[in-house]
Amino acid sequence: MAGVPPALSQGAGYGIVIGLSVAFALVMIGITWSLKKVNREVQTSEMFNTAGRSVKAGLIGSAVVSSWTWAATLLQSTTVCYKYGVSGPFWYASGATVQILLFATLAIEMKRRAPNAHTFLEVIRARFGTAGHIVFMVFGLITNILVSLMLYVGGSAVVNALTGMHTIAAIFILPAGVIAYTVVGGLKATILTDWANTFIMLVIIIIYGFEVYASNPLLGSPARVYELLVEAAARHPVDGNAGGSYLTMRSTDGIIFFVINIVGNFGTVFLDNGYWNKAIAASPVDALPGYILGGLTWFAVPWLTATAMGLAALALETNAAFPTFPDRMDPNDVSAGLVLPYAAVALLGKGGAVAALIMVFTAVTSATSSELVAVSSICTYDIYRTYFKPNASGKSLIWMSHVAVASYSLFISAFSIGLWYGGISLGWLYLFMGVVISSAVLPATLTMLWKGLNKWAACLSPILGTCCSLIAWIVTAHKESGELTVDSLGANYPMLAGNVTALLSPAVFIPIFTLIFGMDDYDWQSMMNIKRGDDHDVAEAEGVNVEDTMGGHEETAAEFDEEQKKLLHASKISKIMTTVMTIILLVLWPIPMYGSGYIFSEGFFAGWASIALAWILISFLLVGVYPVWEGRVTIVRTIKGLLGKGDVITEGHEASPGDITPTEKSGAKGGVSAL
Ligand SMILES: NC(N)=O
Repeated sequence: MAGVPPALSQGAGYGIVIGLSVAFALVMIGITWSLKKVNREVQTSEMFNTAGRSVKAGLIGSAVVSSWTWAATLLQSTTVCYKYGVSGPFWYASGATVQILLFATLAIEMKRRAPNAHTFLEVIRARFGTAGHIVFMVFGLITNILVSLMLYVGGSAVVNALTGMHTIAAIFILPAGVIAYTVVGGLKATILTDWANTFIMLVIIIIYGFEVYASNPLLGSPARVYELLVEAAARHPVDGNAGGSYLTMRSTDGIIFFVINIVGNFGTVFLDNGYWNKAIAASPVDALPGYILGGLTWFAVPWLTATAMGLAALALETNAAFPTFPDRMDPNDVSAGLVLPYAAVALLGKGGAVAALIMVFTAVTSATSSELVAVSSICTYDIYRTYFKPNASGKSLIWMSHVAVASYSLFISAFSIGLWYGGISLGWLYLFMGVVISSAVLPATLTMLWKGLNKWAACLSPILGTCCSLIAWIVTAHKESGELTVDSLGANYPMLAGNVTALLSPAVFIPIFTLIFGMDDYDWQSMMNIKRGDDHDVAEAEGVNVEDTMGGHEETAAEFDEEQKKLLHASKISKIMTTVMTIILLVLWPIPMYGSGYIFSEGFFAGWASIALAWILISFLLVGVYPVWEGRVTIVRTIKGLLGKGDVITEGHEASPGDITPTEKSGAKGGVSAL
């Protein structure tokens, strides 16, 4: 970053970041208040942490897209495009989409087997007791911490590069508004802002895509981008790529990144309580379509962003408009995630910088909000209620959730400052995450899917796996470069060794522990026995019956049986559908292109870019526009109620048809929001 002047002034930076934070916080607090006033949504502990278990597919889809779109999704994908060419964005996108798709299966199993759970850790405890609970809680919290650090570190680096705002100031200011609306609105506010963030972010990505491939005077067509990429490869051919070209899927470093990416992302989906939270928040029939929608639409986010902005940076580096002209980018700036903002400045000047700032802001805030609620529900239910106050009232559970949100954010800000001083960048953290956490993926998955998993295998294989992965990572770094530094530990081969060992070592430990201690024969009953929170005090204080609050309704036996039937059906569909999609994205589409070493022709490249553009437009319709249509009845009713033209919902009021999620009787009784 040394010597590169920021595109915007510090004043503009503070104005945009603080202005957006205040605007988001006020709007979300206002929406929470309106839903409470018009729809009688009482903020019980169940509502704060599960959104009443009634959210529909479109909104779950946009929540998945939004919380899975980290700063890294936009910045690191663009980095790997800049380094490895067209393969980088594809490997990033496919290597992080399949986990969301496969997670749909786990989400259904969780809803089927533990319908009243608030967190995945509660489920682990129900099956394996305190030891398992503590082991997976540590892995879960490390996952949340790593993801949050990437958000704060990546986001603040971009704000600093574009505006000159001090990185430490950015680390504290970026999450401030999120804390406010998350504390007030809980998981539902998170899911609603997820939609708003997704909408804004997709619009900006679409603008960038069309600038690069259709309208910008410096590029403006696939043919021009292609020509400049051929020239770039002639100036600096890519080591390990077919013909040294940026226009091929055959890339040695690209495929190493692909493997690291797959492993790390299994950890960050399967162990992040945030994704289990959304599964819990979904109404039973909406979890599967919500996750499939989220996964498939998200694919276009890193793919198109990086295919446009990473390639634009390579094409424009020799143009005086590029911020580092006449030099290439400094490798530290590349690792910090600055390729995208620099490309945005080259393409659109100050306007590009503002758009990049807003886009990164939306990615950071929505994913941060999801992390805050995830950690807050662990602190509230898994630590406070489990080990300190088993009979905690709804009011004290909410108080604990608020304390957890604020203190966790302060902790992450302090930790991010330490990383900034230590020279640890977003790119480094991204490659590293799987080394630490991914050994818990297989045991966590089998907890939901295999009754034979015994307590020893579940509790010890993650710990032993992480010991092995750390050793593999450190030993490989030392062997490769003869020293242990941030750079040597951050290189591709040590990260590859650490990640692969983490994911696969439990496949050795679990059979060993099964041989030693025998197969378990779990009956799934203890998961089913998990209870909802007691919100009588909060409901009474608001003058409503707890049965009429969202998530407060006790299911009848008939309702339960009906729901189980639907979930079993969804479970079968999910297993087949997600496996097929995974094979397409990881094998059938990319591997023949890798194996053949094909270098894209100009026509093929134009087709590739067009498919990416079409995909993002479809994503916009599905997760940007469709959730509004899906929630139209509630939106209209809320607006009418606020204008004094409609009914304020009262107890016993029957909601209109289509207003409620199909299996939530509480919705019909209480006339609750279907958003
Ligand atoms: N969420 C990711 N891996 O971008």
